[in-house]
Amino acid sequence: MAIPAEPKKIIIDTDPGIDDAMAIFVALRSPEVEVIGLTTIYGNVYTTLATRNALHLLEVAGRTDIPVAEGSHVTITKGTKLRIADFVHGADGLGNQNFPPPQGKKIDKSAAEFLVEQANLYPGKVTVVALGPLTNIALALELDPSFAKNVGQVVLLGGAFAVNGNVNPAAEANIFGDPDAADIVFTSGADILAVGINVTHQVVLTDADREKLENSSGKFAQYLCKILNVYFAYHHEAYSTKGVYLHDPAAILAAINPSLVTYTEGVVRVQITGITRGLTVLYNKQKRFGEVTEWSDKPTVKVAVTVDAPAIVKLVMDRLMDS
Ligand SMILES: O=c1[nH]cnc2c1ncn2[C@@H]1O[C@H](CO)[C@@H](O)[C@H]1O
Repeated sequence: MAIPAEPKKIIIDTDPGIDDAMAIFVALRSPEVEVIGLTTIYGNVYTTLATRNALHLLEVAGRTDIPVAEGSHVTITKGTKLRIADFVHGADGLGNQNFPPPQGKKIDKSAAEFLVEQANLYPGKVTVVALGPLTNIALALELDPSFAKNVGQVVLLGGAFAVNGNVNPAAEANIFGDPDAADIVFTSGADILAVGINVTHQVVLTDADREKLENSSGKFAQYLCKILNVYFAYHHEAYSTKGVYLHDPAAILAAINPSLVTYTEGVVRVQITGITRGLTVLYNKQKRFGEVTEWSDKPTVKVAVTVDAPAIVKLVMDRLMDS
């Protein structure tokens, strides 16, 4: 991968989370990007714990220079009944390891304020990689409608395009977490690349890969092997794969090197009620409908359709082992 003269600035909106931890570490070992901040959100854990884990992970990485801005504790419609995936990541979000509390503190700004500030500071230059429900991104758009054009790109891990979801047959977890926010983001006009589980379910870290990580002396590889047990156990039980899905690392690498995925373009709307709440429906523009639909006159987004899974797994492994 050719390294650009000026690394791409990225902000990771995250709910750490075991695969989030992996993605953050991969980003910190990627010379193509400069991580200028982490913003936190509920999803794999509640927001307060996401902030604690984000600060902790930066301390593990020796990168306490990176600011952490705390995000929303409720959905965009002020919903407090959140669906938290602690059964995937452990009660602490990091494989039930009881890590000591971090020394560092979150900054005074909210996630949405930080996102708007940075997008205004570097117009068109900041990539936001959203690894959890999209509440903070929707709040940034509410706070400053010009955020849609000032942000460089939003690469989001979310959606199940033409495949079953992972919360239920209709919905993927991040979109299900705040479908109203997701619909705001998808129709905002920002440059969006959605990486859904139709793509990330092809990116599998096997038991053998994990053994290789274990046998390496990489600092991040060693740390992750400690926390990966819970994530592997969940996958062994819930799916019949011999390994774990690398959702968040795939999304981060799609942001780092867009040539690792191919995408199609169209209009995405999100179902916000009923039994298909959280369903993402892409209109591929192949038919010109005679009638006005809920997809008419909405901006298009990019939706990943294929992925170079072996290249992603190799990059994840190499960067974690070389740390
Ligand atoms: O079965 C699941 N239920 C809920 N969340 C999950 C599940 N599997 C993975 N994730 C989490 O949700 C995002 C991908 O949808 C990933 O961040 C992953 O950690």
